[in-house]
Amino acid sequence: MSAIDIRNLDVWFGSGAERALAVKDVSFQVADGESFGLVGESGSGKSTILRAIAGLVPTWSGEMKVAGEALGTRRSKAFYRKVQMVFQDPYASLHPRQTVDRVLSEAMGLHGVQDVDKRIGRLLDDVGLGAGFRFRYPHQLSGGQRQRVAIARSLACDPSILLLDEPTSALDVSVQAEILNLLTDLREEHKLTYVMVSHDLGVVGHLCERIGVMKEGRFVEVLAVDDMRKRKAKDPYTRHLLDSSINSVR
Ligand SMILES: Nc1ncnc2c1ncn2[C@@H]1O[C@H](COP(=O)(O)OP(=O)(O)OP(=O)(O)O)[C@@H](O)[C@H]1O
Repeated sequence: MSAIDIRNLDVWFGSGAERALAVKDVSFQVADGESFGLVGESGSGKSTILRAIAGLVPTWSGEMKVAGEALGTRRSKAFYRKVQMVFQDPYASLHPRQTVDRVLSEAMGLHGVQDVDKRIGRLLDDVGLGAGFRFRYPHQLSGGQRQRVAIARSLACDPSILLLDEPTSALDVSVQAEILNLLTDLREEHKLTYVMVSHDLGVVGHLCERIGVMKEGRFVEVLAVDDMRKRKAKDPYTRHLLDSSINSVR
């Protein structure tokens, strides 16, 4: 059984004459423990797919299954125990007046997690921050540290799937690799499945096994990252993307 199974997904915004189809007939499956990347130019529909899976866009048709369960228009609490999202901008995603402790304990409280004290300590260690960060406020943290807190929050209820929306693109280049390495380690330690959006082929090459290449709402190709490195793309648009990011794909 796939962790994620998407078939013939259409997602639209607006209605009547204003209706715009942002995702068109997209199908893909992500195996348990796999990391799947969504790449393509700005506006091609990558984030909209993640948001539709997460239940943040109600206007869609097709079939979406998570761990074998078909998704409807609403997401249950049980869904959010299994599936969590990490957003691009760690500056916008943390409440300025909440300490790290509060952010994490609220996330645990929502899902009835036991042993909160011990788990916060463990999570802070897992994301490489440690107990010294527990009572800090966001303004006392760097961008990379904030993204570590956001990742810790996403793991607070022990999910099995993370939806990662450009998790490193708001960060300084020097910090991006640290966060990618952290995500690589966490995937292994927590047995996670990832779906990650990025416009950077170097980033998906680092973290993913396969990628879906998007153009104007459609998948033009699904490709193994090994084939991406060997420049074995079939579709001319994928080849164009690869050629234009020749330095970042190794
Ligand atoms: N809330 C919304 N209302 C109307 N249109 C939207 C909304 N969100 C996205 N769109 C449109 O849907 C299309 C796909 O957007 P989406 O953000 O998924 O692209 P993307 O590939 O993730 O781009 P980027 O890399 O710039 O984030 C775009 O044309 C965008 O303008």
